Amino acid sequence: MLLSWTSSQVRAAEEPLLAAGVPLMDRAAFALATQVAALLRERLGRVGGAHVAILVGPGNNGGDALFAGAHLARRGAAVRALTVDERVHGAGAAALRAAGGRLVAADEGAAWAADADVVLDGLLGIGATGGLRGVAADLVERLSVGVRGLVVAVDTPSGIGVDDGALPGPVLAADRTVTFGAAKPGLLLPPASATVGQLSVVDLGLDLAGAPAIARLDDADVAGLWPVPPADAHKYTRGVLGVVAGARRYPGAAVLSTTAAVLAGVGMVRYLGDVGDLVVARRPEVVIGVGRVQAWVFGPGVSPDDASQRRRIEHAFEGVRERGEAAVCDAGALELLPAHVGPHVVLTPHAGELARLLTTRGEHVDRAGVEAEPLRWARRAHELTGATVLLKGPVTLVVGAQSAVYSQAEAPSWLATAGAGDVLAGLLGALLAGRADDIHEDPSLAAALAAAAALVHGRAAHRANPGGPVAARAVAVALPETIAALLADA
Ligand SMILES: NC(=O)C1=CN([C@@H]2O[C@H](COP(=O)(O)OP(=O)(O)OC[C@H]3O[C@@H](n4cnc5c(N)ncnc54)[C@H](O)[C@@H]3O)[C@@H](O)[C@H]2O)[C@@H](O)CC1
Ligand SMILES: [K+]
Repeated sequence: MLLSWTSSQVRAAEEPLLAAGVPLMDRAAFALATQVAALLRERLGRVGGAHVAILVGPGNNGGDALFAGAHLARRGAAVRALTVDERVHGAGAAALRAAGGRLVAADEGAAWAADADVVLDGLLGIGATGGLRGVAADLVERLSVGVRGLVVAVDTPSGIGVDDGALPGPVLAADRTVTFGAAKPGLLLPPASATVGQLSVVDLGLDLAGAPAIARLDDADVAGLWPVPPADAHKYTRGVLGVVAGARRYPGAAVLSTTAAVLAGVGMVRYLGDVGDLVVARRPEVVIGVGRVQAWVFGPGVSPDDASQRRRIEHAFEGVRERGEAAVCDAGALELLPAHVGPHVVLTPHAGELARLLTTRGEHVDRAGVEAEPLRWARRAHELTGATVLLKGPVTLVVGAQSAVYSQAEAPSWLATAGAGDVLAGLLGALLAGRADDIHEDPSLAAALAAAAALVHGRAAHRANPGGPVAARAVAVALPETIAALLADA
């Protein structure tokens, strides 16, 4: 699991080490230079003679970049540091000069930087307040038009909202971000996370206190969350999932959500709706009609003005309230959500649906507003409804009980396709049904399960057709092998 910590948590953890004279900047700069040298060797076959441009801001972030530049210059790279402020880290600048590097003004070095093999972005790190301004902003805007080489961000892409993932000004999108001590929330949160590239965390030996801000599950975490059946399992102990989905107009959603649930390994699926014949024709494992369930999926392909599906969902919500059955509330069912539920109910809106849900509860926000501040609005929806909220997007955010926040970024962009959400709903429903007893004891578990479902969904899309288009049905079909591979690797 990748954990992230806010800039003040990181600073607090650095303090005692700095007071004890631990050379944190040396460690950070050395690790950064080592990674950049490896990238250069990969791309050019050598470090000597490579052109390295360093964008240097006024603080310690610039200091890290300058010391790293000095290491690279000593290995024979041609290093130029572009300064944007009269304040420059003094010892870092002296080290770079002593190693044969040059400091130049930003406008003088910009063309050289655009053509360099690597650009190190050391304008701002965790000391950033607001977006880049002045000369630094002009330089980044100029380079954002296109640089020939790789961009490596030092600690963070400069000018992102380090703690909230905002993009308050121009940011040079990185191919790689080398972050120090711990990941920061803004590196995992949209929209800033789109500027991070590949993330690597340099261990500085910090003793981080307090709860981490945001987590990202790794493949290895899935096995600990997945309801792997014990030897004496039978279909009822493995969990029964009720699915209220689809309509004559949208029959595919019922097929996709039930298919995903069956293939994710639930004990049994009961389907409630008007297209049972089609569902059984496509998935003969599915049982039609009411009966005892441990968890529900409501909403794929359901329009709230469909009176019979509406009645079924409202009735099923009684079981959710009275017996504590877990539930996935998706698409059309979001409009039927009772005023307040618990975290054992997982909402799965995309940004537009979340904006609608919030608007009906008195918040004035539209789709673009949610996309600009997804964590803020997912949190607000959790506060207002009591539900666990899984907000779909290029990066999926989950906000649950006990301040749990997960950010999952496995989904290839090809997964943005009709029906993919129905598959996610069925897959997550299977997980909730399989771990219903545990959710009953600890409803905060629903957030980790929702994050695991997002991870598996993304991995299944990749497995269905690496690097190319995927149909939602193919994602569902890839689930058994995807899950087996994740369980085997753990
Ligand atoms: N504290 C430490 O011990 C360590 C710090 N490290 C590095 O130090 C960085 C933090 O250094 P600082 O605290 O000096 O902060 P930064 O280097 O991130 O920048 C702060 C400076 O930038 C200016 N500034 C802030 N917002 C601006 C904006 N929007 N536009 C233009 N200028 C702006 C401020 O006047 C301030 O002087 C970390 O990100 C990391 O790279 C690492 O060396 C590891 C150890
Ligand atoms: K930076």
